[in-house]
Amino acid sequence: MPVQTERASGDESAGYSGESTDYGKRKSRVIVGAAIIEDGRVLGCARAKPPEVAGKWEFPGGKVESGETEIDALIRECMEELAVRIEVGERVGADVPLAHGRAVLRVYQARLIGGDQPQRLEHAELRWLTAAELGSVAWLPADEPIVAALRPLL
Ligand SMILES: Nc1nc2c([nH]c(=O)n2[C@H]2C[C@H](O)[C@@H](COP(=O)(O)OP(=O)(O)OP(=O)(O)O)O2)c(=O)[nH]1
Repeated sequence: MPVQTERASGDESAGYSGESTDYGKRKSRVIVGAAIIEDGRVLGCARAKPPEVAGKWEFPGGKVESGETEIDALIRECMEELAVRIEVGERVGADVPLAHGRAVLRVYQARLIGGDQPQRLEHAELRWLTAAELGSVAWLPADEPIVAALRPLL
């Protein structure tokens, strides 16, 4: 019941393990994001859904699924969302707690490989942002400290 209730509320980051629906045993999940950097710019992505966060900017990524490494998840999500292959590098900033501590946002640097260019398959908008432009879009709240840590890397 709690799973249904929270999902119905639109709290997508609630983050259940998928291995257990036992409310008392839920674990904190990791949501990975890719800060894809090219020529001193990072790829920002505006969410298309759900309505509560549509138009807010994020890094491509999503939940790490059962049996997947974080790098596997980043590669899978970037292919699903942008149709690009990436190479994953160092972490950017520290974990940012989401949704009452049941999930954290963890962002890694990444770069495009194989000449792939991002396609807007799931987002409302994609934009390459310079350090000076990072503040020109409305990031999801959890992304703010990541964006601050990213600025000197661009
Ligand atoms: N991908 C991503 N999600 C973020 C960021 N910042 C942030 O608060 N989130 C939140 C929004 C969502 O509640 C959650 C990730 O949801 P998602 O919809 O991208 O993940 P997913 O693809 O695995 O989800 P699903 O639709 O398959 O259930 O994390 C970010 O920079 N990137």
